[in-house]
Amino acid sequence: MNKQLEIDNLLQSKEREIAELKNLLDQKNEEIEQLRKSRIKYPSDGVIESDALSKDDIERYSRQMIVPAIGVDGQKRLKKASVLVVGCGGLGCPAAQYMAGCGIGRIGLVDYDVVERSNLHRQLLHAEFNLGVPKVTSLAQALLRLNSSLKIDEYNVQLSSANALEIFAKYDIIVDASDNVATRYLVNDAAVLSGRPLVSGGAVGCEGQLTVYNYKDGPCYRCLFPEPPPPETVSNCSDVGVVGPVPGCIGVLQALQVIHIITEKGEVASGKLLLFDGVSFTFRSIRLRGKSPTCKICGSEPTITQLMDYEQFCGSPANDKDSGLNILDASERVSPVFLEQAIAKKLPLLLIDVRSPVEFEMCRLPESTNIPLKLLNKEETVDQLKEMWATVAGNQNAESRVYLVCRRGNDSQLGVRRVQNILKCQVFDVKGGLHAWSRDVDPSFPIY
Ligand SMILES: Nc1ncnc2c1ncn2[C@@H]1O[C@H](COP(=O)(O)OP(=O)(O)OP(=O)(O)O)[C@@H](O)[C@H]1O
Ligand SMILES: [Zn+2]
Repeated sequence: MNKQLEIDNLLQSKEREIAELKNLLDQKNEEIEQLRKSRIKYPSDGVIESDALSKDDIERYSRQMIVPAIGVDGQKRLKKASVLVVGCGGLGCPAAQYMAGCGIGRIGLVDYDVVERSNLHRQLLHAEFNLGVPKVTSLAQALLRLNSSLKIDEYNVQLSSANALEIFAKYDIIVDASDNVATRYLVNDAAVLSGRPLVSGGAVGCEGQLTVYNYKDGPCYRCLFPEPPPPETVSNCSDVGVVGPVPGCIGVLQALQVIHIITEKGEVASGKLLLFDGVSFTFRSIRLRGKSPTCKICGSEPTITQLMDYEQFCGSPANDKDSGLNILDASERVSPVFLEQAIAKKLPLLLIDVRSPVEFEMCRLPESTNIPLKLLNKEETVDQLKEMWATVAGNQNAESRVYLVCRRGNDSQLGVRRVQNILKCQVFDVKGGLHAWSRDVDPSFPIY
């Protein structure tokens, strides 16, 4: 009997525990939903009431309405239109600025990032006082300063397979102003599945390009690039750099393509690729292959009918910040603070900075020597490395170490394996690279 009572009591207490946990779960789900909503500001609930032009509209848009390529009908169409901009950076800022200027009624902005100082040379609608502020907020404020009659929706989220179709459904046209391959495939597939034309731009270094996908019978991104490129062949702004006016120019042209799609008066760059070379100062337009009948998403027998895991498909992350590389054992990695102490104690060490020479020239740790990752395997570098190591380890000091550093701690990990093979000694990666050094050791060291 006592045993039965014990079991009943235990059962009751477990049931109470389960009920409490269920409550907690509901509470947490509610919090998550609130958080999600607070990151999405959608003021216009999808409706632009009327396309009638007000006195303000006529005064504001008179100069462009006079042009036959727009006209009064075109202006009314712009007012009724809605466009989503994915990415509020080098392309997204100028594209959104000119779309707001010309009176596109509703503009949605997607970006998960905050404004950084290294953005300001080209993302000109973000200001110094916006540093650390979500890009969507900063850009929305700038657009409303220019044109307060517009509806601007803010999505301070990463565009992903979980949210893309829901967001795309609210807009007529999509502008791809993102900077990574995984997002490009995601945006393409979501545009095809939701039947939206996609105005796609890109800019790296001094070169820019622009085309329109999924417009009428034109090709989509997958028709032209069925398979993603190998991740190591892809260059991006944060590694290769970019000259501000180049994305500025492409972003503005993206806005003009949006206008043409809406007004149906100007030429739409579907099946054509516009190439701009800012060094030779030339524009070229090349004809692209047409829509592919065997395209997996827009062909006659599509096999892709829903969004997928794009990071896995492309083998690279949906941002260009961090490759998330973690290929070394914990015992092969040291913190910047550890390195600082080793330097302060004057322990024998060889500190190799594996960034490019121009980055090394911009800023460096005084104790470091530059051997770019690309050169580490070259024969002449092997000898140079051995010589340098001999001067450090010549006295056979058991404390001698090699440390590798780069900007964020990805390339340095790749370098560790190579140097281990060459020198057969203790080689370490400085975790998080010079960014972490600036954060944890010396805030005066530039972050770029
Ligand atoms: N999946 C995504 N969801 C939301 N925003 C994205 C996604 N992928 C890229 N972006 C945004 O697209 C923008 C692209 O801007 P840009 O090419 O100028 O690069 P950046 O990341 O601002 O600068 P840098 O590469 O120099 O650090 C960035 O603001 C980035 O946060
Ligand atoms: Zn296709």
